[in-house]
Amino acid sequence: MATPLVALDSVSKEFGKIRAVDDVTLDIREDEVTAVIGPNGAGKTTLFNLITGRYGLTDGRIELRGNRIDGLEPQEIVQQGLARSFQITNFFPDLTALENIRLAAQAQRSDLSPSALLRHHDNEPGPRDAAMDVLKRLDLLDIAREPASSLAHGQQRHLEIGIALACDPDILVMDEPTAGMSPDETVETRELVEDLAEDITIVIVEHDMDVVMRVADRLAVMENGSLLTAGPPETVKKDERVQQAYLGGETA
Ligand SMILES: Nc1ncnc2c1ncn2[C@@H]1O[C@H](COP(=O)(O)OP(=O)(O)OP(=O)(O)O)[C@@H](O)[C@H]1O
Repeated sequence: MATPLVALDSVSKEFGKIRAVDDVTLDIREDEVTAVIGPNGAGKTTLFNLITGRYGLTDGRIELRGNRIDGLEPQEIVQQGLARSFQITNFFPDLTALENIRLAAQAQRSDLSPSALLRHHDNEPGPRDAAMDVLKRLDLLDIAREPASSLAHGQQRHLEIGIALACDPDILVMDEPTAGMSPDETVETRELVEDLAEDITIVIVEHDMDVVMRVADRLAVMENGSLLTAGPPETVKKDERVQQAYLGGETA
């Protein structure tokens, strides 16, 4: 079988006495959408934070294209090609949508000093063109010059996805991209994920089961920190343990 893009091998994370992630072994395959699901407190967000480098592992290892990434700083992991978009707002509210994405694109360039990053480079074509391409893909071109703080919630969440895309990632890891969205915004976000999945490997932590079932090629089901099962949605849906643990109950 082909080498997975990301391989989690016996990954665990303890917070004091709580084992939030317990011995999870999971392959993320290239060009697929893998959705991590499970009841509240199952360990999904902790797993997201382990993959993206926010938390160090208690045990195990994580590899990206065969190279170990656990122990790296989050920004170093981004530079290896794994970008993340958060549940929380993660942009500069006073800067425009274009400036936010341009800064992220510029930050990818190791030849720019921090002070150069903070200067305005509106005439510098590379990052500006890259940022405009991202805004176009997100259908946000018409608000390119609006301050991020003035955008609707759904647009702000898409802007965050844009900031992650500006890093030109091979893999995008998203934590609840539809959280707090209206039904219309949820549909737009689902369509955006489907569009992005055409050329980016995606890992999505998501509560909305309608979104999950439509976008995912594979489901990874967590319960009490452990991986209950992983596989194609149709197979996982029929798994009795999954029905008991999650799908039979409230869809959180
Ligand atoms: N920083 C932390 N310190 C201590 N305990 C934590 C921390 N983060 C998570 N936990 C605990 O780890 C367990 C897993 O939490 P986590 O947030 O990963 O679950 P989740 O599946 O993402 O839940 P939800 O669907 O509610 O977001 C919970 O018992 C939680 O209280």
